[in-house]
Amino acid sequence: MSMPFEERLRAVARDSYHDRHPFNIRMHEGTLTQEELRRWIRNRFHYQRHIPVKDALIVAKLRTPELRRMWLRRIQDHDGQQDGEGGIERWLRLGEAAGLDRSLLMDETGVLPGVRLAVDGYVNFCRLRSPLEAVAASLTELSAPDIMRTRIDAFETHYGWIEAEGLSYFRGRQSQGRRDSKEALALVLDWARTEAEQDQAVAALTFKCQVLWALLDAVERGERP
Ligand SMILES: O=C(O)c1cc(C(=O)O)c2c(n1)C(=O)C(=O)c1cc(C(=O)O)[nH]c1-2
Repeated sequence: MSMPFEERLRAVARDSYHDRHPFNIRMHEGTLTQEELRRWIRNRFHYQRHIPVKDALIVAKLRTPELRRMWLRRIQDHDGQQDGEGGIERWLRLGEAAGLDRSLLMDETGVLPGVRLAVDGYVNFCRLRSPLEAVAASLTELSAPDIMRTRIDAFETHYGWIEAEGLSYFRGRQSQGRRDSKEALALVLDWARTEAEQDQAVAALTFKCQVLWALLDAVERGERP
């Protein structure tokens, strides 16, 4: 008998997640150089700043006030309600805690080519595909709270040169990621009724895992023209 739909989604989010990428394995075991960790923080900022952009594209596809209200909260989590708040601001502070000026992170010209393509790929996927596929792609967040915990431990243990308050983004994402993935999973289970729809949702989540993987491939190589 084939695996039930929810288990298929959970298996992809577990087995294809970027916690298994060699760069993350090295991050977690504490062997990244300062230059490598700074390269990751700087390039991952490009992903972070596009999360609310792709979420706005998803909001535009939702047909009821309840659904839009639910999804709008994600944009607020990242952008804050005012200056000085929100996930993007916290990531800028992570950069500062690691010795990177925020103007360096804000400057998109420094982004590695493969990182730019991976992030564009994700934003365009959410722009072009069905609401089911766009929401299913967010289900990598089923695994995100675990990687946040691992990362906080690794930073505290191995990368003491990064000031502790810089980790507040990761701390906040643990509960946000749990809530977001629970909400998104309920929508996907409700919307994907036919076998074809379920296959589309699994393929969307697989694609998203590949986005995160490709982003780290580019950061690991670190080469640019
Ligand atoms: O640092 C990470 O490993 C990681 C992974 C993911 C993810 O699994 O997609 C997200 C985040 N962080 C994150 O911070 C975040 O806000 C986020 C939003 C989404 C999404 O697809 O909607 N994924 C993630």
